Amino acid sequence: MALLGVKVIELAGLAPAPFCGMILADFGAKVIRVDRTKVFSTLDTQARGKRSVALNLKMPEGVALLRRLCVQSDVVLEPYRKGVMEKLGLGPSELLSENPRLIYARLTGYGQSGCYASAAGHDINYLAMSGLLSQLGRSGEKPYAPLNLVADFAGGGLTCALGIVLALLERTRSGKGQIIDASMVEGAAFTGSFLWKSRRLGIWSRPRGENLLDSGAPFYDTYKTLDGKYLAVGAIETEFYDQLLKGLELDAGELPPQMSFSDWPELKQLFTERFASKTQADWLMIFDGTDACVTPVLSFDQVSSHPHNRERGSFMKDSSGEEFPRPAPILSRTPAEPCLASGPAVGEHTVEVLLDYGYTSAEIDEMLAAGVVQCNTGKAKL
Ligand SMILES: CCCCCCCCCCCC[C@H](C)C(=O)SCCNC(=O)CCNC(=O)[C@H](O)C(C)(C)COP(=O)(O)OP(=O)(O)OC[C@H]1O[C@@H](n2cnc3c(N)ncnc32)[C@H](O)[C@@H]1OP(=O)(O)O
Repeated sequence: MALLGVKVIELAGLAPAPFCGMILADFGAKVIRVDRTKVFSTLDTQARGKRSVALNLKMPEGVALLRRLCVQSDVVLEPYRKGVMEKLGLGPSELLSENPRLIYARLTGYGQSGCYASAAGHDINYLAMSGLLSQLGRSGEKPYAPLNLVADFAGGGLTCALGIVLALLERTRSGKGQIIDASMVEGAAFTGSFLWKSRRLGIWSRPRGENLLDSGAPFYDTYKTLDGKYLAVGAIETEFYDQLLKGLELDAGELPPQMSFSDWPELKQLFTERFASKTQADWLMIFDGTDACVTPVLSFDQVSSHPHNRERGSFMKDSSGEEFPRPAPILSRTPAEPCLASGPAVGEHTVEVLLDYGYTSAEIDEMLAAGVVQCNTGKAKL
């Protein structure tokens, strides 16, 4: 796997940092999640392939232990509010002076500077601050956040993983680590570069929900079918739009031009009525093999059995039979190999990891007794 041999320390966080760690683990990195002690369950659902160490960072011995783990690692990933790591004596100046090759990734909402840097927030706040949220939503309705996909995951976890991989690549030349300041506001805005750069094309100049790709255009929206299911339509280019009209049995000559904004509401009404006249399966038969850009809106239960996804193996099953998306993209020689076992319990691997990092059994027993670390499986106890 591409990241084989890379050692990552991930301090336990909410959604974005665990996703970042999961990407690295899927592609071969050895990821250790550092959990708190006295916590017996975790909400982390993105922990496959990781090991967990439970460690009390409020004790000086816990801080010293984390420093020692970082000396022997390639990456530390921290998801706390600005200043938390410095307060613990675990800031970049300390850790990089002990390990100049360390990549110190800081994944926050607002970044390490600016007047919001210390403020609490979540995806919706970061998305709002990126400018993107103002563009999302249907006509006449308030802005709408598409789950927490854009800031937490695309702009946050994924962008941070890119930063880590870039820093690892650069380190092969310089031999040096560096600090990554991953702000979800900036990551989300960067993900939305197309919107920024295409504003001058005039495709975003109308109010929210009345533009080309924001559900304004009749040829770029979802439609309900006779059986209460949905279809997604994305027929932008003229030649594809023509095929859409053909499938809908509409005569282009009798309709307003495709790009006549003022006629879009009327056209949309017409498309809505047409799509409502047949079942989803009927429409899929009609559009099958064409370039009309019509696809079913699949539920989570349906995705893996759709012939296209099934042929590519786009979804996998873990050892408990639960489906999940295969890591993307596919590398031809060194593809990801996601772990199929469930994620670790808090502190499940404390002893195992500390032994790996050179602690003796006696030292580990001492730290367990003092509450510096905690081990939560009988079998992993010394
Ligand atoms: C009713 C509840 C239902 C819960 C259901 C939950 C379902 C999950 C759904 C996921 C939702 C995801 C949502 C939508 C998101 O957007 S997640 C993204 C959130 N934002 C970020 O991650 C940005 C960066 N992080 C932050 O801004 C902040 O961490 C935060 C998220 C606002 C949380 O703030 P807060 O809880 O005050 O924590 P922080 O200031 O970061 O400080 C952390 C404190 O914990 C301590 N700590 C850490 N590790 C250890 C350890 N191992 N041992 C002992 N202590 C530890 C740190 O030292 C720090 O302590 P202190 O400095 O406060 O004293």
